[in-house]
Amino acid sequence: MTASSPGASAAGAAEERPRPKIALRRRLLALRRAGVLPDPAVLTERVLALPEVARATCVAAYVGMTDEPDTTELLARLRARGVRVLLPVVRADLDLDFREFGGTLVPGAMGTREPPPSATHVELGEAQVIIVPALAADEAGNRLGRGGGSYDRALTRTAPATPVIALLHDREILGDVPAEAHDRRVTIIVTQSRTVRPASL
Ligand SMILES: Nc1nc2c(c(=O)[nH]1)N(C=O)[C@@H](CNc1ccc(C(=O)N[C@@H](CCC(=O)O)C(=O)O)cc1)CN2
Ligand SMILES: Nc1ncnc2c1ncn2[C@@H]1O[C@H](COP(=O)(O)OP(=O)(O)OP(=O)(O)O)[C@@H](O)[C@H]1O
Repeated sequence: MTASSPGASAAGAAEERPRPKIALRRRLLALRRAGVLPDPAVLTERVLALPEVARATCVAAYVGMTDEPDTTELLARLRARGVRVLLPVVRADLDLDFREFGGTLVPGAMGTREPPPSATHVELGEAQVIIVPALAADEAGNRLGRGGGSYDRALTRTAPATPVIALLHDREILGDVPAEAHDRRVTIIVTQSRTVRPASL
């Protein structure tokens, strides 16, 4: 069903239009569905070891879906440290609300899991670190999400200096991710083998 051309060049990657993102997303998702994901235990230790995370008392994160790294252990370890963990809920306008994770999750929209409506609503601006879902990122920190633009919208309500972390497979750090004006860059990329700080590259 999907025409694949794994040997194809990255032609068009420099174009600043959404279209190349769509093809890139399709290839990346196909690879995730076919292959292994990063080891969540290794990612968890790497994230917990980051000084930004060690200092934080409130962290926004997400519950990994089947084609994303499993964040269950990371969320539990943060909570065990006494950190407030905020998780996203998609709003009707595709923006995100955040609710405090109290240990209970319910099915959300589009295959996600989220805290129940009874959970405390917290502004994303309260989070000192934001762990965002991503399909890929490049060495400048340009991030590719699933395409709803939800995180791009929500991140506009945070201080520009707030660290934004993406959890990726090594092969998902690309030479170039098509960037648009609304895209907020990630400041830290954690993979199974390394921690990359795009701003310092
Ligand atoms: N784990 C996780 N939570 C998240 C996001 C995310 O990317 N990952 N989001 C980031 O904004 C928001 C949800 N946005 C989403 C956007 C698209 C799809 C999606 O396309 N999912 C499936 C279809 C599953 C279904 O319809 O049941 C797919 O990839 O094919 C999922 C979530 C908030 N929570
Ligand atoms: N701040 C914003 N306000 C309104 N629309 C926005 C905003 N940011 C992005 N969008 C829109 O969202 C759509 C998807 O954007 P994009 O392809 O960058 O998503 P993404 O970063 O991959 O996804 P996500 O942020 O959900 O992980 C685009 O049509 C874009 O115009």
